[in-house]
Amino acid sequence: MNHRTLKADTGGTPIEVRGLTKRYGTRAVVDDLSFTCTPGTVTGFLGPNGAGKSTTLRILTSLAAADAGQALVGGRRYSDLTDPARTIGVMLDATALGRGRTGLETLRLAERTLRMPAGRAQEVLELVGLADAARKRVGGYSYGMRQRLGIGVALMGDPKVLVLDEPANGLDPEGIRWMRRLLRSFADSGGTVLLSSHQLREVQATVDRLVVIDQGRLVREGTLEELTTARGTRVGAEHTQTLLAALQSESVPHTARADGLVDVELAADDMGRLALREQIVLTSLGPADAGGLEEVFFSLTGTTPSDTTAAERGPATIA
Ligand SMILES: Nc1ncnc2c1ncn2[C@@H]1O[C@H](COP(=O)(O)OP(=O)(O)OP(=O)(O)O)[C@@H](O)[C@H]1O
Repeated sequence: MNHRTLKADTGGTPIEVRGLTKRYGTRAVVDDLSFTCTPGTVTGFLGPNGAGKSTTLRILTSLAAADAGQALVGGRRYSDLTDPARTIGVMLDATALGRGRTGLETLRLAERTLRMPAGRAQEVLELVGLADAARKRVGGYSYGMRQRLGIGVALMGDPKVLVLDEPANGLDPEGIRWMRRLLRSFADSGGTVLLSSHQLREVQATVDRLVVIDQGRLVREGTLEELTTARGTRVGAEHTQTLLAALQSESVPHTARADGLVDVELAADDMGRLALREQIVLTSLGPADAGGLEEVFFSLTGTTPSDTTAAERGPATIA
């Protein structure tokens, strides 16, 4: 089964963010941001701390107002949806769950508020793997258990779209595997998932697509494959200096590597033609590897996917 193939007739409920801008004072924390999340896919919304992810998700769920642009779910603003919780399940802050209630009580409350059939709370409790902790107070839950419960509340209305802010936060590796299976099956049945993270490692096994932002602006959007496939060619030449001089004089962007090879921003056939024209003997020619997602993340935002800020790390050195 190719779970990334959409059934053409399902329609589904996309998320569309168009020209979204949000200012606090004079500073734009979301700056003309546009991206789309397609039904049947899990999109990772990635960026360093303070990049504007939570603000975007708050606008998408009408908790904050945009200064310009739109964030739409199924073509409508959240506040215009007739039955929002049955359309879009949201988890913005799992720590906000009442600590005095048990897990089951929390879900029963959501069940009643959304007028879901009796039994839905128990069903969701099992779905999120908290059946054994049903009667334990949320205050006694681990952070990871609260994340599961928060995802449970988001799933209560059997929505078409899931929006989760940092859902992998606090989950152990088994928790992350569980979340991946859950979101995968949600997307496979035509659902749309947008989940934010500042930890690339947490989401790289879970998502199909990435929307990478930094300082409120879109840096890159695409499938994992597109973002991790190197753009360019890695070449070796009998006389590296001759190759470098030719690239220089043709103004072709390139990086000389420590191992003597050169990464060139040209497709392989164009690189071959250039070498032929300049009578350069190539000793190797192949795709430049992307160096893993982490390197891609770093090269895109100039920030390592940790809690360190861009200013502390300095600018990107990988173009
Ligand atoms: N109500 C507010 N008033 C002023 N500034 C705000 C407000 N809310 C957020 N900001 C600022 O907007 C910027 C973006 O914040 P946001 O929380 O959207 O980023 P984020 O990508 O979600 O980061 P994190 O991963 O740390 O949550 C930050 O610099 C933040 O300090």
